[in-house]
Amino acid sequence: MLSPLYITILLAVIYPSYQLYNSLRYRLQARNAGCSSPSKYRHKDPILGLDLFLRRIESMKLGDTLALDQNLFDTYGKTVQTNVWGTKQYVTMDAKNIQTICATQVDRFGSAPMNNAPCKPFLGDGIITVDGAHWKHSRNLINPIFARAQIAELSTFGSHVRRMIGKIPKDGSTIDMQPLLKMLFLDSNTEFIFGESANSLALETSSVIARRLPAIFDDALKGMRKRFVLGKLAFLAGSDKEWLGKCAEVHAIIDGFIEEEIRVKQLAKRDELSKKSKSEETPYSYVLLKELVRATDDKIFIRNELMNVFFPARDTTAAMTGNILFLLARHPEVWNTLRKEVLAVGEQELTFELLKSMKYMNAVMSEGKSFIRRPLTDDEKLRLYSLGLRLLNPVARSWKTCTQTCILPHGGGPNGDKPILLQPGDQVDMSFASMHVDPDIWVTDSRKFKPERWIGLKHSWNFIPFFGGRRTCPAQQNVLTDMSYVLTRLMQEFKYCENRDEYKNYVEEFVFTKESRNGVKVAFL
Ligand code: HEM
Repeated sequence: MLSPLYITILLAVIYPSYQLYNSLRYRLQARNAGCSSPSKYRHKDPILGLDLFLRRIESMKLGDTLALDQNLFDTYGKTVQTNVWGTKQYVTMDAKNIQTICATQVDRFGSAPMNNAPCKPFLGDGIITVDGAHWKHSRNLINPIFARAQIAELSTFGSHVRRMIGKIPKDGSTIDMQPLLKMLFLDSNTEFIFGESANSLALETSSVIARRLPAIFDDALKGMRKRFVLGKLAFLAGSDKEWLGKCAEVHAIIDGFIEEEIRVKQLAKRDELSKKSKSEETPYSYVLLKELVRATDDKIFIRNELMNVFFPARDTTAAMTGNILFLLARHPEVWNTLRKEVLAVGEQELTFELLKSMKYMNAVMSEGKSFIRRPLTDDEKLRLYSLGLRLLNPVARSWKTCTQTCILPHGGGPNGDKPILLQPGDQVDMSFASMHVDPDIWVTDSRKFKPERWIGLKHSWNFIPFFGGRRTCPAQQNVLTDMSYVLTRLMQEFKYCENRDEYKNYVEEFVFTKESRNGVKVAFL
């Protein structure tokens, strides 16, 4: 039997030799491919990179994760090599590198290596946690449902918005819009995804199960987040038993919805349909659950997809709409300009087509494609949306893992202008938040509201709040339509939106998405 001392000595020799061998082999391959290494983060803990991990946790506590990224990029350049739990991770804000990962070399990167292990017990194998053929199958099923839903569902969404507006004080007293917006989007998303609204804005308790779901879901989500953040040290998150119990509770509720929908489908087949399913009772014409049950009888597959859509839907749109209101309340001149255009619509019904046809609203929604080369008119300041998505996007970054040897075009060598060789297993951490305030792209005052900055700027890959390439958010159009609907209705109803928050600056709160730690305290007059 080997003594502990002997094992320690052996490890002390083997580990550095193994590292040295890998490093020499990598350097040789990189040189042969004409690549250079990027700047390396100077870790105090070169084995697990614990020091940088602790800095990241600290920046989250302070509510300013961008500051840490900025510090990294200012010190090391736009792409920096770091160590995350013993794995090489390239943190980048370089638009060309991001484009390579999302589009040109997309087949060489995957989401599953990082997402699947920590998320599978809760989310299962679905669109977010898988790659390859399985992902393609999920995406092909889901894409058309989102496309149809965005056109069909505004009148139903309108009834949720009406309820929300009914809860806003009309006497100018202060209200925190963040929780109200969360209720709004919870109600509409649960209706679209499960066919049963949580009805959190309604007085009546119409669905106990749907009402319970968000709270248990959030509990289980916390466990998943801990495991995701801890990576290889996920065992530190504590007993899996309690977490798995919560996951099972969520699954049981969703399985109930699925069973009911399948039963109705079978009855319909036998022409014995006496009762409508819950999803058919909702006014939504396209319910994700119903469409999935139509496509397959595989209950686990259906549950996984529902979980994988409810997870990104949970709070993102509410956080984003809240962030835009946060800015509007601090920029009354922009509120006024935006309202002028909204009022010009008159009494017309707010259809998808109308919202799309509104000149400035349309300019806002096609953001990322259009490109203005003349001074902006006042109305073009409506591009505030892009400010919201640029500065306060709830999804600030994305991680992927390299699955096949690949070359990133920038970031290597002392000037950062040489390509970098990536090997299978290397991770990339793309900071959109930093790219979206990069002074090289947005010029001076890149963190300030300054619509004139759009003059002469080409920003296709410089501005990707919904990601880019084939894994772009499938809900992008739905989200933009819903947000413009909510803002239009608020502007039709109220003349002013006044900031009532003693804190002027935005402090982030990160769960999986970024929202305002101090809420969105305003008064509508
Ligand atoms: C303002 C709101 C939203 C923003 C900014 C946003 C942004 C994003 C981003 C950046 C990604 C790529 C993530 C990655 O690969 O790392 C993504 C993916 C995704 N989003 Fe959204 N999202 C929003 C709302 C929603 C909503 C409401 C839903 C569902 C109803 C949704 C469903 C999805 C799904 C299913 C994916 C995975 C796509 C795939 O991997 O193929 N998102 N979103």
